[in-house]
Amino acid sequence: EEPEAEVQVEKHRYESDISKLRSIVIHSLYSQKDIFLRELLSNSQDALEKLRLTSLSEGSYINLDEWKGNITIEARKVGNGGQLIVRDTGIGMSKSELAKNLGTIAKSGTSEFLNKAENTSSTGVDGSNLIGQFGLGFYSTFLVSPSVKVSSIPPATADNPEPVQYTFESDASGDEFRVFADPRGNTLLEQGNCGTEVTLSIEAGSGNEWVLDNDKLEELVEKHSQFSSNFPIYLRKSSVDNEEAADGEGEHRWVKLNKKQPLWMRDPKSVSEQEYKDFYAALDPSLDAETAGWTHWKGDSGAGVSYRAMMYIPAKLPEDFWNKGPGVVRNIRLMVRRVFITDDFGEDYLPRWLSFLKIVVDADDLPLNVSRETLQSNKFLRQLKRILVRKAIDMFTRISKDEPEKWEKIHKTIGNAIRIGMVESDGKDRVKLAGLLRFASTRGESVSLEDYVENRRDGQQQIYFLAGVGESAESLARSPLIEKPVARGYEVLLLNAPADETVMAQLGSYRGLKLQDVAKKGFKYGDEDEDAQEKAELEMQKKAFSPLIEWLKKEFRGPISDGKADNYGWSANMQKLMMANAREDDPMLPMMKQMPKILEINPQSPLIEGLLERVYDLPQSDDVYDDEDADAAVVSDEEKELRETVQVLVDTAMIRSGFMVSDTNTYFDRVESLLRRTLGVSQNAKARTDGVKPAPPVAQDALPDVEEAAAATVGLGDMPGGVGFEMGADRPQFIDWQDFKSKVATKKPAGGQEQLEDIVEEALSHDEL
Ligand SMILES: Nc1ncnc2c1ncn2[C@@H]1O[C@H](COP(=O)(O)OP(=O)(O)OP(=O)(O)O)[C@@H](O)[C@H]1O
Repeated sequence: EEPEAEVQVEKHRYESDISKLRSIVIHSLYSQKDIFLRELLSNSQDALEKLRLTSLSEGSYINLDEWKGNITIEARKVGNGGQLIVRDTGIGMSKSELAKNLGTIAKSGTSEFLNKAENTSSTGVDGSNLIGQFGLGFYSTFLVSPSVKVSSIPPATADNPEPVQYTFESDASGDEFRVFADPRGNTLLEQGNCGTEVTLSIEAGSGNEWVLDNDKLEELVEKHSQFSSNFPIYLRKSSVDNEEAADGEGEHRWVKLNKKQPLWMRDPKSVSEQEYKDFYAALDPSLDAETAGWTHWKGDSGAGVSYRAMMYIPAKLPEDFWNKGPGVVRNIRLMVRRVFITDDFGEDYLPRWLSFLKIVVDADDLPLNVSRETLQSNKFLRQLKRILVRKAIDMFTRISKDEPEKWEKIHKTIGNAIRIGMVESDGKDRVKLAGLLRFASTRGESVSLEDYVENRRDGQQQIYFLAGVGESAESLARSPLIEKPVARGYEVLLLNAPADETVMAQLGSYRGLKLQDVAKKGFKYGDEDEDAQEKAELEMQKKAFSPLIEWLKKEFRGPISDGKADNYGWSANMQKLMMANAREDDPMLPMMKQMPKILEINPQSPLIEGLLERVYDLPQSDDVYDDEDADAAVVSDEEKELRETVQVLVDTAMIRSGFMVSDTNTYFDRVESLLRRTLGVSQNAKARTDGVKPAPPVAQDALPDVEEAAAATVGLGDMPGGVGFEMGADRPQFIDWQDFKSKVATKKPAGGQEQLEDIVEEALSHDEL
């Protein structure tokens, strides 16, 4: 309404900067109009808090016992338009404060902001982030309202014993604002000692009518100051159900919107398990949201900011967790004194491997205008980053110790994330994370390094493991590579996640025990020297088996030994990883396939005993071919058969040890020939081809042209999972972490390949091949 004639209206010109700012705000926040309510509520919260604090510290202003600090929201519909009124009983503003606080910008760095903002369109910088940095909250009301009025009255003080209510009025366009004594009088004193009332006019047909919808208002309050309760927020609801035009008159009631006490503000001891679960459901929008564990604490950062925080582990990782490319992860809700500030911390605030956590942080003192860009410059937020990582690891550790069964379940979900965490962490964190991992072993299904170390044998200085990507623990347990240590009663970890071998290599040792791949050089039981008897036995066996070994050496011309003699750098597991990542024309490929391997003979195996016998039984060449030219190429049938059998045996041993045979076709031919012999079928008999129906003649009809056909096909790049090798869909736990990391870190799908090539080169330069 127009001020009455006798009211003296002061007209002010906005500084030119302000006009510019207003229009920048309006343009860059166009898609986020609803933030205006957050800004108004946060201004009101501040005003209430300010009044409370000054009254406390100065003992004047108001009597806090009688004071009702609150915020009210009222939508007055007139036809299809109307007014939205937000009132608070906070500290209010005097006439000069209205003009100064709302009409000028006292902030430093305004011109810097303007420069940046003016280049926004050309640089593509997101203007809304810029605004967050400079606290231009009040102007966001112009996003929904062409004309805004702010009436306010400060508390009575010695300087101003009889305050008067003034009104500030401004249009969204135009470069002036008006300040005048409120013609209605000191209406705000009806509710308290002081306060502020912001009135937005909402025009019918403007597209902003939703601002007057009570349901929408409720939803927005819930969203922006979820569970907030340090001051109650009331919404005016009509008692009449079908309210057409409620112009402030008539039956109504005030409904409190933020009923719930914020959970994180409470003493953890007073919060029930159900309450924690319910709160999680409010944090996680997915339908079947469930949490697997949480932590809740209160802390002081070194920067002097105290805060409260809650951190949840979800029961499930989001479907796309491992496939998601780089991007902002909105898993931390930052609040300042119960008011939601942001959940946009940019791409790498928390390490990505922890991005499944859901976190709430409420700080008691932070600029309200934190944005992604200012995160790094705020000391508290820099410290918080480190605190959150530490708290997460502490939480995992506590659950793993106190509730081992629960941890076992959680580990199934986040075990791979922890592995990546180990690769990306250093020192202490890495060791702590290592302690959280659970492995299958020859002794149990879920063994920690701690368990392993406790079960070590006298003199044992190593933690033994066998790695085989994607293989089941059962099949690893049958590997000939671990027959002996297992027979002796040593425990061997059976690692089958792709990252395991790398993780172990990086970790090096755990509690002083070296992590030892049983397939590699350096393997020791730790009691070798004491056992002279065993040594003697070994010598005897060597002698007894020497005919077999000699024969094998002659036949295979490869490194055959009767004990682990040396190491050639690659375990079967590594070979497999390499093959999976190699391109077909990779010059490394044939080399990798032919990488020398050690054939270890177990003299206890009945197969080996049988072999030895057959070698003894072989007709000596002298006996058979003693006449004429003793042609070495002429070989007895027995020897040919034995050769074939041994070839199959060796290849099978390779496969069982996790290697690939260098030539699968030959391998299968040999197996077939073995089968034929067993079944008594001729080696030369061919599969019959008669009676096969021949293919029809060459087709003559036309096909769609290439472009047409392409339009109907999905491109490879559109396929979920993109590039790299994908493990079976039924085993989502086995991610290709190299590929994952390269996708995430470099956006370069081929990065994993390059890294692997580096590893190969390095390995080659160390091992004398
Ligand atoms: N409801 C209110 N009661 C008392 N003072 C207010 C109220 N709303 C705004 N003000 C005053 O007006 C100033 C400007 O408000 P504005 O929202 O534009 O910026 P800000 O609140 O300082 O920053 P930000 O909104 O980014 O937190 C405030 O600093 C405050 O002094």
